[in-house]
Amino acid sequence: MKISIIGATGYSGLELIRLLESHSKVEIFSLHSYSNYSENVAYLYPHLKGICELPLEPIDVSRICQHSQVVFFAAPSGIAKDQVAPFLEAGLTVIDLSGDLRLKNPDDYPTWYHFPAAEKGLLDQAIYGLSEWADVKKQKLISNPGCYATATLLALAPLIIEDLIELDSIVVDAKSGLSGAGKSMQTTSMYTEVNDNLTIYKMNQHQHIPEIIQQLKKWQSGVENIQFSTSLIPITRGISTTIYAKLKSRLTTEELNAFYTSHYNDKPFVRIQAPNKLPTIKQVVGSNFCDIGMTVNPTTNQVIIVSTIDNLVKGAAGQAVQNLNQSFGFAPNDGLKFSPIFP
Ligand SMILES: NC(=O)C1=CN([C@@H]2O[C@H](COP(=O)(O)OP(=O)(O)OC[C@H]3O[C@@H](n4cnc5c(N)ncnc54)[C@H](OP(=O)(O)O)[C@@H]3O)[C@@H](O)[C@H]2O)C=CC1
Ligand SMILES: CC(=O)N[C@@H](CCC(=O)OP(=O)(O)O)C(=O)O
Repeated sequence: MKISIIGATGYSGLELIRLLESHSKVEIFSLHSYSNYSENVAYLYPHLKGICELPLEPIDVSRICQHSQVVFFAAPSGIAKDQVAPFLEAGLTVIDLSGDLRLKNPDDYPTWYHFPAAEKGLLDQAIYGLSEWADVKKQKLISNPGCYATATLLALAPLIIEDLIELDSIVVDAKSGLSGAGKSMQTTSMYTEVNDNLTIYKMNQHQHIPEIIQQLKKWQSGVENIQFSTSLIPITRGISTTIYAKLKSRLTTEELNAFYTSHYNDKPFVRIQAPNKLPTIKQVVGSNFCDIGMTVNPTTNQVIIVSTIDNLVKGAAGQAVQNLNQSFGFAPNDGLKFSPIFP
């Protein structure tokens, strides 16, 4: 099956190339940049030499539609919403990695993304592809979740579905490496600003907050809000979320762990750690795993859940490939057999 990638020169687009080059059912037909058409991708990114040396092309909708069955959008938020329609009309499957199609309520876009929403019909059609909890089989328009949202939702799902916590007590403290901000130049991403530092940003204003609440409400309609903070830490890849919540009734760490194991034992990309063993970022980097660990503090009756992912894999390109596999009925791990890189 032939596919095209729009935004192929960004961090998530490059990760799509890496994963899809090892996919048994996929051939990359074309790679699209916004500003650089003169080189092949391996000239610009020499790590791809001998692996993928396709030219970078401007977006030519009719050529893509003629040859490809699937188009991945890995462009900044605000682009896909105005560009996906002709691909859908031509019968292609679209998998969008941006935030453009994640929220169902159009009014949320000016507030959280600072641009107008996509056309309502597109928002209605888009399936939110949190792979472990979504059914994207044969779906034509898949909206890939945000990286922080993925780590947070996978960690919260059993607590919410089993109704184990006070719904107004959820506090999420998430930290991300720098590749989460993409490749574009910003003062806040400079070595001098990030090295030896931890910077809390977008407090109470992060664009993944409404996306997380929207999904939590599907599991328990009583969820109104969460306390959510994001920090930048001086690593290249990875997200770690620490989640605190008040248990409704007494539960041991072992009992809680059993809930998590039962929810995820048929979901191979989520690895539940042994009770009281909290995952590190390094144990998932380079892979599509989301590792989840937990502990209960009996003195406060608080539960503490920690989840870690590679933001570019499970948080972006890897989950997009998981959704492709689900949508087309391919083996769930095709293109995703990479072990974490350790140490
Ligand atoms: N980085 C991450 O960890 C995650 C990112 N995402 C989402 O994935 C998407 C890509 O992110 P990321 O890889 O970090 O971004 P980058 O900034 O690294 O790359 C952006 C890519 O989009 C292209 N591009 C820029 N402007 C346009 C435009 N107007 N039209 C078409 N293409 C354009 C760029 O092309 P060129 O520079 O060649 O002109 C480049 O290939 C974003 O929507 C982001 O929110 C989602 C989850 C995690
Ligand atoms: C470290 C860092 O800056 N991370 C980005 C995550 C970008 C992303 O994946 O968000 P969307 O897909 O919703 O645009 C941020 O916090 O905005």
